[in-house]
Amino acid sequence: MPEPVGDAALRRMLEAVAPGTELRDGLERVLRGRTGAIVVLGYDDHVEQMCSGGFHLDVEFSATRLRELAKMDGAVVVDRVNRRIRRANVQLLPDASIETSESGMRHRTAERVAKQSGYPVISVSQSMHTVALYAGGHRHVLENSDVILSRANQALATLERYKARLDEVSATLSALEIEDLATVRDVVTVIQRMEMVARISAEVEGYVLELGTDGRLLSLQLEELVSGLEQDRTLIVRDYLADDRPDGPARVLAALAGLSSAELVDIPTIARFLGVGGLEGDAVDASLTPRGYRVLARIPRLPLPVAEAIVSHCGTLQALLSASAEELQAVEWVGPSRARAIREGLSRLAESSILERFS
Ligand SMILES: Nc1ncnc2c1ncn2[C@@H]1O[C@H](COP(=O)(O)OP(=O)(O)OP(=O)(O)O)[C@@H](O)[C@H]1O
Repeated sequence: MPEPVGDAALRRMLEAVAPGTELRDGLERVLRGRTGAIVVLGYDDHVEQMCSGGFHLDVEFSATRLRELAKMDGAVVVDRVNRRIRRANVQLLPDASIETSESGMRHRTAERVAKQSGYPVISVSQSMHTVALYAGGHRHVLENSDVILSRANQALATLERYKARLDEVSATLSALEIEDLATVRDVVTVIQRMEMVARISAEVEGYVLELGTDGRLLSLQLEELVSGLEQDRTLIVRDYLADDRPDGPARVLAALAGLSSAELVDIPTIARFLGVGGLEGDAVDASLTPRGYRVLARIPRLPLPVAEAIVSHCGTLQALLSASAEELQAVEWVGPSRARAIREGLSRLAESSILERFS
């Protein structure tokens, strides 16, 4: 398994060397030419001090130039911001006391230079025919697109299954909300499922990044599966979080992201994040009443500020469901036609939710 592509520095780097980029093309050429290389992706005084011998140059970066320069011994130094090659054929002399887990000289040097300079460094191994990336304290071995794609497709299939299950529990919760029968367990189940889908989707996103132009189809499939998920996650928290402070959803979502897989399946843990289910969060069958954000989001052409004004006027979904079109007009930005549209929308949702539940 590759390490999860969570760290921002590594993510940026994977993007920079993804298939379809000039840098990746250059590295592929070095591999095909059966030579090796060290490429430092950053140039400043600090890097200059680590260089010995070789020569200075100042030419635009290109895949073919990288290939030519890599034929010589030593490292190539690239100013990545300005896309210029600045040094070639240099001996790098990083601090030998910096720890490295690598064995060969080339890789030991690459890891040390990355740690000491803070710039990403790439090493292409001549004997092992591999490309390793050192960035932000990480080491990542680049793999070819077929290998990544087959792993990504497995993750995508898992994502599809989890998303289908999320849709089911979500629809059940909507129907229960309309009948005022939702419990802590029902709400937390949806939140757990959303978090699981978000985690698998982040994994697939990492593959998309790494695949560059080879990942376009995967990216479309991912987008179709999880579009709207982030908004849905925020809305469900806003519906149920005991205190309705504006930073509440972000706090809860961050706390969820910090849970291990074992902790994530524990209902009371998540109930406590929401401040529901009693002090211990273990009153899992206690009933809960939503504010109505999720339901309002399903009404077409209703901007969020209007939904917020409606929620602060009505207080709960039940009050909203029983409000007449005239009562809704007491809310700022809600005129007669919008009030009618909301009323009709709510009735339609109520009918379809109940029909779905009993069909
Ligand atoms: N400090 C360094 N600075 C620049 N280049 C280096 C340095 N150390 C090694 N190299 C480059 O790596 C090449 C191979 O070195 P060595 O065989 O010791 O490393 P290696 O890790 O076994 O490499 P490979 O995996 O490619 O076989 C050297 O010929 C040189 O071009």
